[in-house]
Amino acid sequence: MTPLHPLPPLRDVIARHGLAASKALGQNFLFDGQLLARIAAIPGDLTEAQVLEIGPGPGGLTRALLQAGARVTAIERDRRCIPALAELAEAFPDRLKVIEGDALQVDTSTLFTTKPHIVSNLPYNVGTALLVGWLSSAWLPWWQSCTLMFQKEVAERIVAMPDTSAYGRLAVLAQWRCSAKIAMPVHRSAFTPPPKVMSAVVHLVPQEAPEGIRFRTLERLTAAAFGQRRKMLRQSLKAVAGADAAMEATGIDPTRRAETVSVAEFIALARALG
Ligand SMILES: C[S@@+](CC[C@H](N)C(=O)[O-])C[C@H]1O[C@@H](n2cnc3c(N)ncnc32)[C@H](O)[C@@H]1O
Repeated sequence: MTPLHPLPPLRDVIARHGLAASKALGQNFLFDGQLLARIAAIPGDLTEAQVLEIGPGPGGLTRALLQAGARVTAIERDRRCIPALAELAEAFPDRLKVIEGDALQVDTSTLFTTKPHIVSNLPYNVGTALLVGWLSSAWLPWWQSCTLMFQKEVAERIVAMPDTSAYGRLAVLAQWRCSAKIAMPVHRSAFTPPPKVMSAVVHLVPQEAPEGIRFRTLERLTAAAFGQRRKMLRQSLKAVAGADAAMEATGIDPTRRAETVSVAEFIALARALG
């Protein structure tokens, strides 16, 4: 979709609205239109799709999403950004709704009439908490997909495979009912100001939940197992009632360590625990 009038360069928007980047709010802005368009393309065709964006800031990714044809609802905590976003809303009439507030406090699940794609260059300080919240909701969830920027180490923890140092609770939580992949590495120099660390965009698509498992059981299991990840399962799962019998029933050797147990095996264990 094309805007009603040509959009000013993002650097001009930032200068005009005095949007000096705030470290406390995790502000590292993206200006490269081609990069932003590539991120907006990750969820697939967004024509008339509803999109939730957290932290639009001066609106770089928001522009790309609107240009891809999406209807965007954006939540921004920094009041200074609201007038800049209002200008963008004027350029795309009835396509952009901005909510001023803390995304951790807003019940985003109630904002949409059809399942939205979540697309966001997340503030690093709240990114994992937001993702865990979205993954912990009733299943199938209220969202269609998540396309999220994380610092590279966190992205690697989300998509990690067993027998790697990155593999842990976050990998199991993300992968037991989502497909998760790194869609794009992003160099630190792409941001203004550049953060100390590299980044990556993760793409998550929900799948049917495996039957017979409660989220809480899996949570308890992975918390115990990875809480003492260097220990053998028979030791780390001592506090989980029924764990010995569950390991025996599923043929999982109790001398193994949590980091060797695949997502499918955690699912089997949780199912055996009932
Ligand atoms: C990494 S910047 C991304 C800005 C813009 N989307 C871009 O790609 O250039 C993160 C944005 O999230 C906002 N933010 C930080 N904490 C937030 C929160 N709890 N709720 C909503 N927005 C938040 C910041 O003000 C900032 O605009």
